[in-house]
Amino acid sequence: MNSIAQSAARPDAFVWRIRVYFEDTDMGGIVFYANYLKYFERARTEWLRACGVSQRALTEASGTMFVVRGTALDYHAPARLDDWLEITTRVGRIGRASVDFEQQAWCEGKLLAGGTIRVGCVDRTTMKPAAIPSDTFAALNVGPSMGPPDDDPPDGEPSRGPLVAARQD
Ligand SMILES: CC(C)(COP(=O)(O)OP(=O)(O)OC[C@H]1O[C@@H](n2cnc3c(N)ncnc32)[C@H](O)[C@@H]1OP(=O)(O)O)[C@@H](O)C(=O)NCCC(=O)NCCSC(=O)c1cc(O)c2ccccc2c1O
Repeated sequence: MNSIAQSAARPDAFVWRIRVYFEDTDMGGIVFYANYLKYFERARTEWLRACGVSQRALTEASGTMFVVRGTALDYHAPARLDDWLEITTRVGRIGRASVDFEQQAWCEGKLLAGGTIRVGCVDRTTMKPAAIPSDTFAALNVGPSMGPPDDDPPDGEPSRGPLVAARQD
């Protein structure tokens, strides 16, 4: 189950579970290092969704978007075909125009990889730094309290209706 606060290793973190498929592995049979960036990207997207933030709605409503500004990852142990990974996501810092995410990949209680991903908010026309819109900023500060999107179809639109740029409560 994907959920908030389900990880024994990081009880304060949002958890997104991902199965390792053959396409994720290299000729040594372990997950290729760059694929952890994709796992972390998916988990961040779901973290934002659980905060009530849709990246598409954000861009359409405010003309801003998030881009990856920096990555600093360490790899501690390999993941293999069919493993279930727990990707944990928590926010380390929220600036005016950037957010530092602390993300880790765990398997059966063992830390496999982790580090910090800095995401910057930019104006999508100029691609220059832009302040995070206030409603999105507020939603990020509250965090993912909407609950897990378990009821969403895996490859389709959310079943509970379109998400807005930021939660309204
Ligand atoms: C991202 C950059 C435009 C940042 O520019 P710069 O490097 O100059 O800025 P800093 O990061 O050093 O400093 C930010 C800092 O500036 C302040 N600030 C400046 N102007 C403003 C302003 N107008 N309003 C508010 N604040 C401003 C502010 O104080 C900031 O400090 P804080 O700490 O308070 O935040 C630039 O670095 C750049 O263009 N980098 C390249 C980006 C890139 O190409 N990334 C890879 C491809 S994008 C990508 O992979 C990607 C990932 C996703 O997750 C996506 C998700 C959804 C849609 C698309 C995605 C996507 O494309």
